[in-house]
Amino acid sequence: MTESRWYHTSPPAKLNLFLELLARREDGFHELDTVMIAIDWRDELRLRRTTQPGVRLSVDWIPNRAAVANELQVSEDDELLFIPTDGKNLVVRVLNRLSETLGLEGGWEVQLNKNIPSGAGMGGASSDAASALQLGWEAACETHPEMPASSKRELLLPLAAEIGSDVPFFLGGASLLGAPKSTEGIQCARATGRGEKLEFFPLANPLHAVVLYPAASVSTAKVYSRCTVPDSPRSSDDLVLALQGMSAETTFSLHNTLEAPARGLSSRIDPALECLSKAGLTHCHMTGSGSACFALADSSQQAALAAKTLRSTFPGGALIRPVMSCVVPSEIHIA
Ligand SMILES: C[C@](O)(CO)[C@H](O)COP(=O)(O)OP(=O)(O)OC[C@H]1O[C@@H](n2ccc(N)nc2=O)[C@H](O)[C@@H]1O
Ligand SMILES: Nc1ncnc2c1ncn2[C@@H]1O[C@H](COP(=O)(O)OP(=O)(O)OP(=O)(O)O)[C@@H](O)[C@H]1O
Repeated sequence: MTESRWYHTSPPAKLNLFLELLARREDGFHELDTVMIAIDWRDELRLRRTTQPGVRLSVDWIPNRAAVANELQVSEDDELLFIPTDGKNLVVRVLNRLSETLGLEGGWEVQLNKNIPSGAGMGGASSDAASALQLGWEAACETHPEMPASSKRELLLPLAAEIGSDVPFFLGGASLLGAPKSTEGIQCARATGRGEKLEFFPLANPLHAVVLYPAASVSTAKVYSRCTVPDSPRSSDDLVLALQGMSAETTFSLHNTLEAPARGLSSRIDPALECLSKAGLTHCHMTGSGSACFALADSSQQAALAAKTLRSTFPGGALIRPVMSCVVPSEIHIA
C-alpha cells in the first residue's frame, strides 16, 4: 500500500428554492418535493490516502476562526463554530464507509476548511461528504488501479444516500450519473423521495442571490419533528418549468413549508427575513431547515450592493454573502 497524491476540491452550499412536504413515512422521514440549486459559497476539502489506518481530519475556518467569530459577534469557542473531527463529521463517516466498501487497507489524511455555516440549511456537511466520496474514490483509484471505473456510480450513490438525504444532490447530475456530456454544467435539481431521487436540469439563466446566516443554528431533525404535512401540498411543477425557461409565465413563486417550524425554534429567522425583504430584493425565503435565509437579485452587482447594505442594517452578528448558482460537482484538482 502506497500513499496517494493530495486531491482537493471546493464543496458548494445549496439553497432550496422550493420545499414541500408530501407525507410522513413509517421510518420517520418525510416525502418531499424540493428544488435545489448549488451556490458558490464554498468550503475547501483536501485529502490523501495514507499507510496509517483510520481518518485523521483537521478542521479550520476560512480565512480563520477569529475573523468568522468576529463577523458572527461570538467568541472563538462558541458552539456555532464547533465542527466535529471524529466520527460525527460526515467526512469521517463517509470515508470509513468507502474504505469498508472497497476493502481498502491504510487510511486517510484530510484537511477541511469551513466557510459554510453548520445548522444553516445550506447543506455544508452534506456537500463536504459528497466531495470526500468523490476525492476518496479518485485517490483509491490511484493506489488501487485495478478498481473498475464502471462501478463508480453503483457504489457512490447508495453510500451518499446512506450518509444523508442531501448528500446525493452534491454528487451532481452529469459525470457520475452517466448522463450525456451535454448535461455537464448542471446547477439545479428537483428532489423527491426523502431527497435522494433526483432529476437534474440546467437553469435557463444563472441565479443571483444574497444569503444571510443570522448567527443561530437550527437542528434539521428538530425542525422536521415540529412540521405538519399540509392537507393540499403545493407542487414545484411551475417553478421547474420557469427555471428551465419553458414557461409562458415570466414570474414564479418560491416556497418552504419548513419555515414555520424553524421560526418557532429560532427567533433570529424573522429579523433575517424582514431585513432581506427591505433590501430591494425579491423572493425572500429560508433555505432547507434553516436558519439561513436568502432573497433573489437581478444581477451580481445588485446582490453585492444589497449584501453591503444588509451588513449595516441587520441587527447583530451574521454571515452575509452575495452568491450565484454554480455547477455540481465542483472540479477536482491533484497536487
Ligand atoms: C432540509 C433539507 O436540507 C432539504 O434539502 C433536507 O431535507 C435535510 O437533509 P439532511 O440534512 O441530509 O437530513 P438527514 O441527515 O438525512 O436527516 C436528518 C433528520 O431530518 C429528518 N428528515 C430528513 C429528510 C427528510 N426527507 N425527512 C425527514 O424527516 C429526519 O428526522 C432525520 O433524522
Ligand atoms: N463536515 C461538516 N461540516 C459541518 N458540520 C458538520 C460536518 N459533519 C457533521 N457536522 C454536524 O452536522 C450538524 C448540522 O447538521 P444539520 O443537518 O442540522 O444542519 P445543516 O446545516 O442543514 O447541514 P446539512 O444540510 O448538511 O445536514 C452539526 O451538529 C455539525 O456538528
